[in-house]
Amino acid sequence: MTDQTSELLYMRAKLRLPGGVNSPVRAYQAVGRTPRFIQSAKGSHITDVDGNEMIDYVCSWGPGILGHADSRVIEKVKAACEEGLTFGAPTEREVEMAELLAQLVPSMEVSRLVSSGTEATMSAIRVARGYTKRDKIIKFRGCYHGHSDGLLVKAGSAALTTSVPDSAGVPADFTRHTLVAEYNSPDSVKALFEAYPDEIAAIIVEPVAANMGVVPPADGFLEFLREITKHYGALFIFDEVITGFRLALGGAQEYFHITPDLSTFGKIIGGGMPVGAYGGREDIMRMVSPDGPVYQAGTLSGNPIATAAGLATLRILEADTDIYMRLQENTAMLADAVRHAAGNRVHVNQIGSLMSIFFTGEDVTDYDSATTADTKAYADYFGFMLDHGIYVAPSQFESMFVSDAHTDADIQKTIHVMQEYFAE
Ligand SMILES: Cc1ncc(COP(=O)(O)O)c(C=O)c1O
Ligand SMILES: N[C@H](C=O)CCC(=O)O
Repeated sequence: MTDQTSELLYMRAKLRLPGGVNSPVRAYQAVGRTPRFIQSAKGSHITDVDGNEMIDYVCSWGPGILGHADSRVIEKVKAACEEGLTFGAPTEREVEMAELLAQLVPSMEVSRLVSSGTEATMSAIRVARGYTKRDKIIKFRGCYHGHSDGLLVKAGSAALTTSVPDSAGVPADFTRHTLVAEYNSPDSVKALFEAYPDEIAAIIVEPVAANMGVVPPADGFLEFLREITKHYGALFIFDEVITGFRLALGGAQEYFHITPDLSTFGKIIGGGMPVGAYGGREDIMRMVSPDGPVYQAGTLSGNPIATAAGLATLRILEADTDIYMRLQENTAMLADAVRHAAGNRVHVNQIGSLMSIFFTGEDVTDYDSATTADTKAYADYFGFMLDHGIYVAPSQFESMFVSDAHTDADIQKTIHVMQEYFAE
């Protein structure tokens, strides 16, 4: 396997792009390898510019639940392109998307489409503040909600491996109202509400944390958050940018039977195109301009090509009643195989089609235990997998994503390579 063309491109890229990339995690800094520049992808396989074909478990960080370039989605995108790329005016597909979201995720009574997960979470927070007339929010250490100033505090994802959980360039005043609690620790949340009983507008949470590696919620944790927000008159925001349409058709809220006040979506709802959405209870969402005083706008919001890809994807998921069972079974097979092969050298967290192999002997239930993982050991594992044609996340603190395009043969090959690695 050569990566000569990737290396040359990386050298060129570094001259004109920070770190040679347009999103930090792609630079492979956490695993000390040259990033693969991608030529194409189809189904479960991704091919780099040197012609290396790999089984892909990054799936563009989540959107690719059907695998790459699903022909049913591509067909709709092609037809939409013929009609025009953007109009800056409303289209029927935006209405269909909002209707479908409300049908599949009943808490999404009214929604607004945006162009990224970052915009969705930033806007949901603004609405929560406008509605409650309070300024403070609670987020959890190690959870990532995109890169808006107020949420880039103790953040996960690449902010964890590049040592910038609190980014430079964000004035302290901008994050003054962001309170940080510990994921899976009700006490840490209780203490903040006791300190600021009338000042907290909302809690925002990844219902399954997936940006410090995958950390599922402890029994009763999400229920506790639902109760305490109600008690103190704060809103509860589910950031479903990763979990939405991945854990279940109705997202994490269906999976865990919790009804948040507001939710944010991205990734899968764009079917591979740039989309985000935020929405929730009608009385709250009517605060959004032009119905109400909370301003939020976007030139490309609800883009006709992105909504075509998103609608096609959601309709396929809606029609395929067994898909979430298949995803769970295949991912559990991978998780069990690793547990068996690696024993207590690793801790594997898996829920639905999300999975992380933590290189630690500890149970991983929160930020502190996640960060006991040996990132050098992960880098070694990553390199072995890459060299054997398996493309996993180039960071210990990202999820592995399984798609419906992964075949039995893909899963068996992956298990075989994992077993080989852990046998060494
Ligand atoms: C849970 C979560 N929220 C928000 C975001 C931000 O989404 P985007 O990268 O599309 O801005 C991400 C991923 O980046 C995410 O994983
Ligand atoms: N963890 C991030 C999103 O979920 C990874 C994507 C990125 O930041 O490029």
